[in-house]
Amino acid sequence: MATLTATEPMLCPNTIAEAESIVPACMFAPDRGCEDDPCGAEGFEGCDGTNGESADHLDLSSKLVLVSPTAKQYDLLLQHLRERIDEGCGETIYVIGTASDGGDSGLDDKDMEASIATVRSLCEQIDADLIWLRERTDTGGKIQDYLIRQRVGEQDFLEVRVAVVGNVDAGKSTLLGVLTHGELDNGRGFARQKLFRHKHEMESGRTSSVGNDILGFDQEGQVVNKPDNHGGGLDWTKICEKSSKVITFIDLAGHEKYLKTTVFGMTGHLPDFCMLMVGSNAGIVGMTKEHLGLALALNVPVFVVVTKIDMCPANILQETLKLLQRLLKSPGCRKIPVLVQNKDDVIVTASNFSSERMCPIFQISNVSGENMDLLKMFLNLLSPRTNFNNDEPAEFQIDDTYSVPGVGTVVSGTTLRGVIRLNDTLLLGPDPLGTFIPIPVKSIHRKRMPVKEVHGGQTASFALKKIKRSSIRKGMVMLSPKLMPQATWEFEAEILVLHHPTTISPRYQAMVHCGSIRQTATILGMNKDCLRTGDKATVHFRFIKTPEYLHCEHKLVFREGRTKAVGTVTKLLQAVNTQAAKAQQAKMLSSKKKDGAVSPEEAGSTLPSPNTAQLQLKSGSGGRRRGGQRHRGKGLNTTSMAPTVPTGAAGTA
Ligand SMILES: Nc1nc2c(ncn2[C@@H]2O[C@H](COP(=O)(O)OP(=O)(O)OP(=O)(O)O)[C@@H](O)[C@H]2O)c(=O)[nH]1
Repeated sequence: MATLTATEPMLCPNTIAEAESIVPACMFAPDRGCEDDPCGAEGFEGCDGTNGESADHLDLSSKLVLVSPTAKQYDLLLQHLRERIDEGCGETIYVIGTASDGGDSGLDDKDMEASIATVRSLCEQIDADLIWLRERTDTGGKIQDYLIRQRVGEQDFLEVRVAVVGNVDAGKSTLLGVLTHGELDNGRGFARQKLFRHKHEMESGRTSSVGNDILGFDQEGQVVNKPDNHGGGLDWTKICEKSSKVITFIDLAGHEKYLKTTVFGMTGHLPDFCMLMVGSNAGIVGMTKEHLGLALALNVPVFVVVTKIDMCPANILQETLKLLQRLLKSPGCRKIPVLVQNKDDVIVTASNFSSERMCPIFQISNVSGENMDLLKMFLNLLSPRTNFNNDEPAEFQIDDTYSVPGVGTVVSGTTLRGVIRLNDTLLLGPDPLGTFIPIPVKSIHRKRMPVKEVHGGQTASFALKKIKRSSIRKGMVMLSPKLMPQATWEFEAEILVLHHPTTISPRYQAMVHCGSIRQTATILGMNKDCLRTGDKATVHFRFIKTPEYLHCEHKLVFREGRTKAVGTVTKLLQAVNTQAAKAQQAKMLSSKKKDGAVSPEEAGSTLPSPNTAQLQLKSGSGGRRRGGQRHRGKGLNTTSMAPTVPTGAAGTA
C-alpha cells in the first residue's frame, strides 16, 4: 500500500528514553506498517474497518492500491494526499510499496512503475512536485520514498526558519558560511568571513547581531546558492527565484554577553526549528545548556550539529556524544537523541521530527565537509511548522527598523497572520502613549525581492510613508484596522522559574521577551509569597516604559542576568483607555498641525493616547535596575492601579 509516513510508529518513548545508547534512527522507520492500525496509514481517516462502508476504502491498505486504483480509491487517495499536504504546510513524505494489510511489503518493477505513475498523476492534480528520496528492498520487492511538495508559484517558495544557537566557537557562523556559500572552511575562520555584519565582529570573530542567511533548494532538492565571483556575495533574488524551498537561518550569538540578542532571536524571529551547535572538542560548555533550555521553553524542536569532527580525537568525540545524550534524556529535556548516520536516517528523522520529542544529532566537519550532504538533505526535508490562515485580519510584528536613503523608513519582521498587500493601510503601534496610527505600505520586499503581497508565516520588510524611523521600535506591530487593537500595560502570566539564585518577590524587575517585544517589566503581584528555582506561579506584570500589544497564549521569557523564567500570557489586565487617548490624540494633532507637521488625515482618526494612571506610573516607576536587585523606589501599588479598560478578562493576581 501507499503509506504516508506515519509519525513515530511503534515508538515506545519510555523504553527508548531509558535505553543507554543513542537511539538508531531505524527505530523510527515507517516501513513496517503499523500493526495497531488496520490501514497502516494514520492519514486515512475513517478507515477503521468496522463500518463496512466500502471495500475500496479498506483496500487502501494494500501495497497494490496504487497500481491500478478504482475511481473511488483514486479520489480517496487524492483527498488524503491533500490533507497530508495541508498538515505538512505544503509537503509530505510518501512511501510507495509498503503493506499494512498483513501482506508483505515491496513491489516488483512493473507494479512499482504503475504505482509511481499513479502518484505522479495525484501530484499533478494538486499541482505538486514529486521528488525521489530513496529505494529499499523488502521481501516482496522494492519500496520507494518520495517527497511531495506543493508548487507555490514561480515567484513563491516554502519558507522554513531555523535558529542557529550554540556556545562561542561551536562553528555556527562557519557552518552557515559553508552551507550558503558552498565553500569549505580552512579551520581558521575563512568561511565565516562572508557572514559578518559589523566591523567589531569581523575583528573579534564573534557574532553579536541577529543575522539572516538563506539557503535555497530547487525542486530536485539541490542547493541553488551560488555566490557571485567578485565579492562572494549572494544574490537573494536569484536564490529565491530558483528555489521551491528557502531555509532562513537566524544566526544567533554564542557569547553570554549577547544573550539578550539571542533570546530576542528565538522569541522575535519565530523559528520553526532550532539548530544547536556543539563543538565536538569543547563539548557541552558555556551557553549550550542555556540555549537548549531556551528552545525547549519556547517549544521549538531542536536538532543538534556536532562540529569539528575532523580535528577531534575519537575518545573526546564519544565523550561529547555521551554527555549530549545524557543531557537530552535528562528529566528537564525528555528528548530522544537519534544519531543520523546515513540518508535513510535523514528521511526517518525528518519524517518524525515535528513530534518535538525526537532530537536528531549530526556529526559534521566544516573543513572536510564530512556529513554535510546529510545535513543539507535534512534541511530540505524540514517542513514549516505552522499553517497560517490567510483569511484572518493581518498582523505583522516588527523586529528591526532601517532608514534607507531614497526610500525612507523601512521595517522588517514577520507576518503572523493574514495577507498584507501593497498600499494597504495598517495600524502601526503602540507608541509610548499606547496609540496606533494608520500607515500605508509603500513597498514590500520579501528576501530582498519586491513583491505585491506577503502572507502569514512570511518574513518581509515594508517601506512606510510619512513616519520617522525614530518613532518605531522593535516589538511594535502593524495590524489590520479590523482588529481594533489596544495596547496593554499590565498582564498576567503563568510562569516557571528555571533559575534564580535566591528568591523573586513583588517589585522584582526583569526583561520580558515576548515575540519581538523586549521590555523591562515589574512584578506587581503573584499568587505566592516568593518564587524560587523550579517554582510555578501566576504573576502580575507591568511594563515600565510603554504599553505593548500582547495576546493571551503568547509565550514569554523573563530574564535578568542568570535569572530565567518562562511562561505564557494568560490575561491582559490594563489596556490603554482609547476614549481618553482619542481626546489626547486630537489635542496633539491639532498642536502638530499648527506646527505644520502631520495632518489629522495623515495620522488617522483612531489614534489613542495615554491615560493618567499610565503617565503617573511611567514617571514614578523609575528606570530598570540591573543585577537582579529589587526595585526599591516608590513601590508600585497594585491596588492603586485598577484597570481602566480591561481587555480580555480583568482582575489582578
Ligand atoms: N577544524 C575545524 N574548524 C572549524 C570547524 N568549524 C568551525 N571551525 C573553526 O572554529 C572557529 C570558530 O568558528 P565560528 O563559526 O566563528 O564559531 P561561532 O559558533 O559562530 O562563534 P560565535 O559567532 O562567537 O558565537 C573558526 O576559526 C572556524 O574556522 C570544523 O568543523 N573543523
